Amino acid sequence: MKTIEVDGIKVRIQIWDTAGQERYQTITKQYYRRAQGIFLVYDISSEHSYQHIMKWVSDVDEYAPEGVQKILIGNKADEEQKRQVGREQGQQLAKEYGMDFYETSACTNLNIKESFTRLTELVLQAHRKELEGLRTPASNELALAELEEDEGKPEGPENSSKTCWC
Ligand SMILES: Nc1nc2c(ncn2[C@@H]2O[C@H](COP(=O)(O)OP(=O)(O)OP(=O)(O)O)[C@@H](O)[C@H]2O)c(=O)[nH]1
Repeated sequence: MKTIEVDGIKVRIQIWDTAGQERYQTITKQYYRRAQGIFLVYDISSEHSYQHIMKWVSDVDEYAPEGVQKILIGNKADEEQKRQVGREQGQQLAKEYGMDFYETSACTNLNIKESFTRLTELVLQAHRKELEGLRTPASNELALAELEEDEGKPEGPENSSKTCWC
């Protein structure tokens, strides 16, 4: 659990670091089901890990809920001398999948806060849209307040006329 502030709102996020190895795949897939945001992480010093991203994306598409937010991460950006994956390759792949992209380093803290903040922002945005879609014009809250006020009151012209909120 971690609390971060996005647009002045304090958001408590639960973070799961799933195992990368093939033998843990069955367990890993269980985590996808309730995820709202996912980082797909490769290691910039490993071309193999970059190639593996396509497999992760197809797993996420298959097992994660629709509308899950994804960000591509090229980690170990501090390992410049061992770099096997160019920054442009990361950007290109992210573009293909319609994801944001960051190169990060857990060692130097590069873009760690930024990428978590961005993913949280995307999740919040996605859920705001959902909530707005459920809300009727002129606000459900007003309608509910009026129903409560009316409880116990006799039916009369002043009460029965309150059906229009425009
Ligand atoms: N130089 C450098 N090393 C890193 C960075 N992030 C992780 N490491 C090192 O990479 C190794 C693997 O890190 P983990 O956090 O275990 O990686 P993981 O992807 O969770 O591993 P699995 O769950 O086993 O797939 C460790 O030795 C870390 O110290 C980074 O940003 N830079």
